[in-house]
Amino acid sequence: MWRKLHSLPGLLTAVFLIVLAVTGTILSISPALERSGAIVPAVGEVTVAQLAERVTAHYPGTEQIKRLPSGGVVVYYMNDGNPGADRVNPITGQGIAPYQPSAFFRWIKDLHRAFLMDNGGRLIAGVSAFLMVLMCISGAFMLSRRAGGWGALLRPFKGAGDHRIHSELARFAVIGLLLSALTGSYMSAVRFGLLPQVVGSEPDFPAEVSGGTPAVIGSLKALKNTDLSNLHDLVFPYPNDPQDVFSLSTRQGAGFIDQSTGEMLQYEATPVNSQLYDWMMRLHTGEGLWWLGLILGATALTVPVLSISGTRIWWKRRRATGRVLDNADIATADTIILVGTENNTTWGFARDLHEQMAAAGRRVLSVDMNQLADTYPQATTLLVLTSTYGDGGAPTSANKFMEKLHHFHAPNGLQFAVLGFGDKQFASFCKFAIQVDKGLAFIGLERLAAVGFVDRKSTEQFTEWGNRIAVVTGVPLALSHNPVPTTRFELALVDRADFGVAVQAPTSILRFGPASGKKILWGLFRKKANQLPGFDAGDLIGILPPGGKAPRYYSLASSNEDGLLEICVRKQPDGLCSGFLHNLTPGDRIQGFIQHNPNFRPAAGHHPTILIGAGAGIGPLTGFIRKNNAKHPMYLYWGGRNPQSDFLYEPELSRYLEDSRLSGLNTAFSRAPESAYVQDKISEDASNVCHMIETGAQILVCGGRDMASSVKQVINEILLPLNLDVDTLERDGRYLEDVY
Ligand SMILES: Cc1cc2nc3c(=O)[nH]c(=O)nc-3n(C[C@H](O)[C@H](O)[C@H](O)COP(=O)(O)O)c2cc1C
Repeated sequence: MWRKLHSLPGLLTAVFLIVLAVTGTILSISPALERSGAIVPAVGEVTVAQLAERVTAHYPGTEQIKRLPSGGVVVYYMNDGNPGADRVNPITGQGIAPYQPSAFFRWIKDLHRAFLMDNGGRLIAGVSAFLMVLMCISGAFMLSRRAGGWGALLRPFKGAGDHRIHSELARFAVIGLLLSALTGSYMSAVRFGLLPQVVGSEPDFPAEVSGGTPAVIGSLKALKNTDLSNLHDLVFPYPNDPQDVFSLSTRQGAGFIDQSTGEMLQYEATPVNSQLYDWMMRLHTGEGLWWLGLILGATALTVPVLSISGTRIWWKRRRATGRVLDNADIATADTIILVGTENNTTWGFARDLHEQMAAAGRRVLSVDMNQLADTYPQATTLLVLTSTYGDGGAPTSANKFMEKLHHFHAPNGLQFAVLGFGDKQFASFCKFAIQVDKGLAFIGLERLAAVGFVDRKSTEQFTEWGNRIAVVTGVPLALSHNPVPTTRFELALVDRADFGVAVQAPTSILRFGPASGKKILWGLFRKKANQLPGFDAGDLIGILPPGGKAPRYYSLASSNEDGLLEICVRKQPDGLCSGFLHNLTPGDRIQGFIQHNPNFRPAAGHHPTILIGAGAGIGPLTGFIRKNNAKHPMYLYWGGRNPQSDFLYEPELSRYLEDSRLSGLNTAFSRAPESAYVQDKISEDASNVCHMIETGAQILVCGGRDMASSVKQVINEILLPLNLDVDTLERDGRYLEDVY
């Protein structure tokens, strides 16, 4: 529901909102500009009587004195029959400069209020503001869901690309946007009569005036009792007309003043709804609250980016949904595929499964998990494919599933298998899939296979799970869904450095440059072949080996700014892709695509960074050190086999130690006389590691799964005296893993 309430208004009003936001930002500068040029006495420093006396001394033909919302004072006067308006110094009454409201800001204001139209434009602006209120509220609920609860809203967000940009900006801007949208909606509602109209507080002209000789203006009692900070304006009586009066308007009300006695003759207090309107106006425009205006202006600047990233997210979701067209109906289906998804990518995998099951003669019904029926009378197989979202929670299309399961009547003999889609960087990896697996077993269904897991949409793991299901169901499955982008770029090997052959761990550092000559990136914008796409150390390159169906991912050790794409690859026994890469010679070409991995990066700031890795895992860690031009404290713990054979990046690391990009290097070699693993070195250095963590260090681990789990164990032991653990660091974004 929140998503619909968010995306529909967003799509409908995107263009209008962008215009409102950009013009709003420009207008927000005006109060601050006005304020910067204004002389504003402190509250209680100058009365209106003093001001009027000083101003009339310099402007004998004064007709009106006005206090602007910025606090500046303007006098309107006649001089030799010519009207004029000047800004004045309220302390001396002297003129500062002629007053000329900006035509540019007036035009922008018209664009902001009514898109340069009349009532029709005002209506569009009002409706857009109201829809913005809905989007802010629904967006806040979605943000809390994404973070894993309201309490976690300030924690670092995971995820990448448009999602990340949209969430981070929204978190920063939501309160400001809500305030602007609410106040804007209120003013529109008043204008169109949906809320009580603001009635003017003009009192009636006094029936009786003393008509005596005008007193000195500075002695008039009612003016002496009014502080300048409350003044709106003071209109002077016609010269030489003793029956005329001063007309005074202040924040609190309006009245007429006898020019002879100085008495307030008629007074009308400002009605409450007018005061409310005044406040709403100030909150919306920042007039009189210039600092608020600037904050609101800055938050409004996020709207164009939010609109564009939001539209892209919506478009990607739509494209990813796809439709399974040949669904069997509930009454006859023998195979049910239930899909739990937040961003629809799991549907791509489900479609592959559906099509192969159907091709094998099964009557397949695939639906979202929330559409679980009360029963499926003919069903024998139930396959659940679900992602996990938030902090181990259910994705949107499955958030009612557990409740629905209570009312589910399973037909006799129904067997099930669950496949979880998740990301190992989250502490609760595939937690929801595990809950679903337990829930289905709890209501008495028989497990076809143990719950399976797919990390970061790995085609390989999907294929493996399919093979297991094929064995137990007897349906020939060759699942190969590959959510790989169709746009790839071509690279040519520039040079390579080979290590580790003598210790049975052949590992190569491969450096690629753009393959020159032809256009190779057929994206939204075509790029020339001699450009590398944008990437950073820690991102991944997906490479499709010849004859392979699924891409293999390698962590990048360089950024495009280095002019080369560098990876560190260990040759796996029978590894299709690693074998292919190890056989490359300079000039050979490969095709790849970048998968950004912005969660695996050293945090900005001065806290120490502890880099831990083994074998080829050193690649992205070296990339981080190479980029540490600010020379923040960075420590590397790394394990290899033998210093003579596979000490990867040795000369580079020595250089980084010398120029302080690297603060400390601790190596362990398992096939050397003093055999040790990286976790042993961390253990030996426990007091340093402990101290660094105490002072806010962040830990990044890259390498094989076994190494990562041993490292985790050791760090947990080190953390015991601090009453901390790796899970807590992980939640705070201070323990990151890139493991394979
Ligand atoms: C904001 C966010 C939160 C996530 N939370 C988890 C999580 O707690 N556990 C997990 O294993 N994966 C988590 N993931 C990873 C997704 O489950 C994974 O990318 C999955 O393939 C997405 O599938 P979908 O597009 O069908 O929803 C999260 C992803 C995002 C963007």
